[in-house]
Amino acid sequence: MNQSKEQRILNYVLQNAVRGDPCSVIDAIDTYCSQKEWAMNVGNEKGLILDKTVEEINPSVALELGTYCGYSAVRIARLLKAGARLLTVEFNPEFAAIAKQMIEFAGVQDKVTLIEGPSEEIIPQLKKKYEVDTLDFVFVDHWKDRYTPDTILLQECSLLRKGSVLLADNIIVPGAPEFVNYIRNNPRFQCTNYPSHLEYMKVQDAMEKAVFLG
Ligand SMILES: O=C(NC/C=C/[C@H]1OC[C@H](O)[C@@H]1O)c1cc([N+](=O)[O-])cc(O)c1O
Ligand SMILES: [Mg+2]
Repeated sequence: MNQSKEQRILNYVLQNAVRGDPCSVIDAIDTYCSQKEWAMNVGNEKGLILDKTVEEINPSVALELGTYCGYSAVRIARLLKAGARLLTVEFNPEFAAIAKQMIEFAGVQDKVTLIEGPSEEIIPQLKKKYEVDTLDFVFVDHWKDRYTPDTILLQECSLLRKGSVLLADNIIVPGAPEFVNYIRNNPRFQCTNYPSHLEYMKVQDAMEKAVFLG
């Protein structure tokens, strides 16, 4: 059976990046996806916004919704301090299998817990099953129609505390208009928009940062 695009991306990383070097993994994925096959990694331009946000917060516990191939999981994990951890949720088993190998090759597996399943099932398990108290940072990059319900679910599960930061990808393309409306009109969040471009394309996109006010 012929390979998936995600398997081809992983193969390219295994052949062109350096085991244990997260930056080389990030660069290899960006090289492949800008030169050979487009893929929905957050990419290097929006990736820099992600980096700055993570460095500013310096989270002890971070959550990612939508692992895909593990590009942003590696990006986030490489910046985490000793003892800090990232939980990343992926619904698609094929993508999860690729991401697991990507995370291990990058050498950040000790900081990352990859959880396979639907976010609406995983989020309510985070406190008891994954020993989370509250989340310092959440990168929202999964199905765009899940941004709002999962943000509500995070609040209902008391996973956000005063100062918790959400960063959402794809505010323009593919777009998350319902989420933008929800979060910008919600007095419990302080929002900031970061204009950027769709990964590997000359197309406008943006990220939205939302700080939970408690
Ligand atoms: O659908 C997108 N993301 C949804 C990802 C969904 C992932 O989480 C659940 C699903 O199994 C998949 O692995 C997306 C789409 C585009 N796009 O340009 O089409 C660009 C992006 O940055 C995106 O995150
Ligand atoms: Mg995205």
